[in-house]
Amino acid sequence: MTLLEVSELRLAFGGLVAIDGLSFSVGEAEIVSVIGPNGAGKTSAFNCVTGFYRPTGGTIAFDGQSLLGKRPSAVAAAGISRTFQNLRLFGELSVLDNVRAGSHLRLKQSVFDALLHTPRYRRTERACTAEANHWLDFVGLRGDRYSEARNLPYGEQRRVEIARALAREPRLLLLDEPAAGLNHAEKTEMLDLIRRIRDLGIAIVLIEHDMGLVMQVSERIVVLNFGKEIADGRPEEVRRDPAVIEAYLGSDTHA
Ligand SMILES: Nc1ncnc2c1ncn2[C@@H]1O[C@H](COP(=O)(O)OP(=O)(O)OP(=O)(O)O)[C@@H](O)[C@H]1O
Repeated sequence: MTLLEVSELRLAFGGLVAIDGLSFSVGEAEIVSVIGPNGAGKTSAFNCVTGFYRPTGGTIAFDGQSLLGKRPSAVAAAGISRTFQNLRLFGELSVLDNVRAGSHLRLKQSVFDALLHTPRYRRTERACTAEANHWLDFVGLRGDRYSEARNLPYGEQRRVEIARALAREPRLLLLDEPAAGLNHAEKTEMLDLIRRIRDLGIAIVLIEHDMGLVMQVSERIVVLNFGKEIADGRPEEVRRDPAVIEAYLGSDTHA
């Protein structure tokens, strides 16, 4: 079943057309990568899906419902979580609290509960902590989860960001360059983590420049170049596509 359906998406910033007719779909528990040279429009596409940018044309539907005009919080509540190319953790909060923030957004509490520390408030707090610990175990965090997030090594911070996104219990996870800045061993672990997330039944859209990882993990690859979609297919098809080879050889990004 199709979970995300992006059709004829268009986004212009004044005269600059960042996305020019992008169409792709993502099925349940499917891993789809969006690749393309720098500035091709990949992050802009994520920003359109998640309500950070308002597209100038096209449609975006999630589970049959239009996402157009929805705010980022409403998109997240509908079941789409994301991570960011530049990490967006709360550096001064503990690692655990960063992930607890993900569950908190889902488990609603009233101000009344919080002020009076009602039994419901305490139950919810305990549930958030248990969930956060579960997701930190799941992503394989090795560092101290009580220390400030900013003290963790970079690769560990990436895992925390993914744990926080998972704590929102999404049906679709958008990962923006999860392997950027990781060493070889960390990239191998990231590959394994992405597959384990998919095995939970969560669909994944991946923006990634590491072609080794993309080719190994993706079921389908969508290729953008200057905002235009130039290919959509299985990894072995995309790898041999002359338009894709040209786009990469013609840029300074090495495929
Ligand atoms: N807020 C904005 N205002 C103006 N132009 C923007 C904005 N966001 C993105 N752009 C432009 O849109 C185009 C696509 O950018 P985008 O960041 O989506 O590319 P990308 O494929 O994600 O690139 P990279 O791989 O470098 O992250 C670029 O020309 C960029 O400068």
